[in-house]
Amino acid sequence: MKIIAFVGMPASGKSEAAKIASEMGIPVVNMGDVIRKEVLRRGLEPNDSNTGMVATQLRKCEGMDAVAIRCISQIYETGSDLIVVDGVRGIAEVECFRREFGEGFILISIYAPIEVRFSRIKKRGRSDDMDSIEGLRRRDERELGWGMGEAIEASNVEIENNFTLETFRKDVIEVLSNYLGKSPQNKS
Ligand SMILES: Nc1ncnc2c1ncn2[C@@H]1O[C@H](COP(=O)(O)OP(=O)(O)OP(=O)(O)O)[C@@H](O)[C@H]1O
Repeated sequence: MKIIAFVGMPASGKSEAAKIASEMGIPVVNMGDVIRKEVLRRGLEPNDSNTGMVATQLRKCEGMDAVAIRCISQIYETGSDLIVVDGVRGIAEVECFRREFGEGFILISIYAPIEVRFSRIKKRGRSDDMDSIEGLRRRDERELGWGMGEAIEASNVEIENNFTLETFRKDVIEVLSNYLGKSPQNKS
């Protein structure tokens, strides 16, 4: 079993990478969805402050790997030999997945500078997006406080997303194909 996870700062391109994986036929488990689901279950609006608050609470009550632990059952439920996990936020989550899947866990970091990420956010218009570069900087700091920097450092591969979407798509397909090729086929 191979688990490929994407890690990176907000709006670095993790969802795009996951979308490309999905188009390649690889099932995707989204860690952000786990938090958004919990926000909705609590009857809250899924905005930036509520997702941040719920994510912080989950980690405080259940540990820094609370979201990763909730993802593991979803990963097994896919019944697939190769799965993509979108949204690893911290080193505790990386350690959790490495404990569970050992060498089968592959971490890919996606990098784009803050100015590039902010200009993409302005175009994206998601309900939990911030509307100033200071807001993005605060969010970056919140993510870094959860051990995101260490998670990025622990990655096996880095993909730069500082160019066009077509270039990024080509790079993601190249890296994923590499692991698809190495993935044991028809494993029972
Ligand atoms: N190379 C690119 N060129 C142009 N737009 C891009 C590129 N990569 C990503 N985008 C766009 O930038 C926005 C942010 O990317 P995406 O949502 O994939 O980031 P993310 O890392 O998943 O963000 P978050 O951590 O906030 O969930 C999206 O609207 C996406 O379509």
